Amino acid sequence: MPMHIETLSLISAVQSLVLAILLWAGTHGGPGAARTSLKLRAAALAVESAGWTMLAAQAWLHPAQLLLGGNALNLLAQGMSVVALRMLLGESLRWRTVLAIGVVGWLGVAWFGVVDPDYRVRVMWGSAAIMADIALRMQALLRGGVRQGTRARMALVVMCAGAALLLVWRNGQLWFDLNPPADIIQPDTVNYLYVLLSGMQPLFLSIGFLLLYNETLQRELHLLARVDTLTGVKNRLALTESATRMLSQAQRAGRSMSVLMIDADHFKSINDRFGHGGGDKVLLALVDSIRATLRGGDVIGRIGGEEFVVLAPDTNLEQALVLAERIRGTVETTPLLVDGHLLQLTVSIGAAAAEPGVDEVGALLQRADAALYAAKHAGRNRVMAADPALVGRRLLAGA
Ligand SMILES: Nc1nc2c(ncn2[C@@H]2O[C@H](COP(=O)(O)OP(=O)(O)OP(=O)(O)O)[C@@H](O)[C@H]2O)c(=O)[nH]1
Repeated sequence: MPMHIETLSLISAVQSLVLAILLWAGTHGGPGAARTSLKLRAAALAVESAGWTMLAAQAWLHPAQLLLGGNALNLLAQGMSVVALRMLLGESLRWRTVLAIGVVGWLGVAWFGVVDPDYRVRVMWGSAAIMADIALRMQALLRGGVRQGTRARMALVVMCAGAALLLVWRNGQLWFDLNPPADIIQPDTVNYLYVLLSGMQPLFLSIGFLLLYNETLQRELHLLARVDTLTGVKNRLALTESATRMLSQAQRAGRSMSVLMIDADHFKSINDRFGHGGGDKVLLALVDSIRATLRGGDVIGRIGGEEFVVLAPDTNLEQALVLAERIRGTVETTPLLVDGHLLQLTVSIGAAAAEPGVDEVGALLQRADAALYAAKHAGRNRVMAADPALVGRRLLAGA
């Protein structure tokens, strides 16, 4: 099949440049690190495009210029792509490793290209540097194990493996073919195929990168939709999901679980006195106090203005009442400093335990809410239980 290295290179140069522009244009919105990674990937494509342009313009360049400049651009683009991918995956960037790979790779290529020319060793040296970059990508992609990999991650793993195989194939051809090409610009089937296939890589890798970017945005969105923006704890949606999961686990295992509904007392007067900003600070301090009393598996969420819920797995009503009392006591004895004024906050808490095989989340939360209402009605700063046998039992009321 008749082909020209220059034509193939020119197509790759244009393709990489167009991809770079498209990716750059797509960097609006999205969380900071993901957006930066996309910009870096776009910049890497622009550098890669410049490398292909040099190969396409070989007729106008001195061979040493092509060799040193082309390889510098290629290694730089590879390194930038590695950092961009690792950034998107939230892995350590390994800037120094990537830089070292690029410098050592380029020095070797320069040595075996200009000082002591040996084409096969030069190609092997450059390929080893690119292999090291591929290994850094693979390591980031496979972090957490194959089973936890998303589809986009797996697609990129396959593409990286393909790129590695292409390098192995090219080096194999150079070392074991009886009549290997003596340079990349020489018209030869190995060169044609290598330039053709490696010219397609930016397209495939960019598609994989965009799929991963999309997955990252979706994950961020999923998390954002489940976090209370003021306090950082779970919001109502996330709390309901956690409660549903926890309850079904408890029912499967025949274990108990409890819910505490916690409401700050007279919060309106705090807002009236310190303004909404001061009230917000009090809510943050309240979350800290509640958190400080919880165990590892307990979950806290905010379901309303000054209303919080704690989900306690493996906890029966008696234990839930002890936990609730601990929270009430901690809040009461932790003075808060708001705008230079010391403030004593109290909370009322309603506790309910799941009845194995009977309860569903809505009913459980309703019972805890009714107990909270009873605690408010009884004078605030106290804990009340929802269980009929225990309703009215007041534990160590601090009021
Ligand atoms: N600072 C702040 N205030 C909020 C927020 N959400 C709701 N609030 C306020 O919380 C107050 C709740 O008032 P109420 O429902 O009357 O309850 P309370 O004053 O705590 O009285 P009791 O619950 O009966 O003890 C209102 O003033 C709301 O404006 C918020 O995100 N930040």
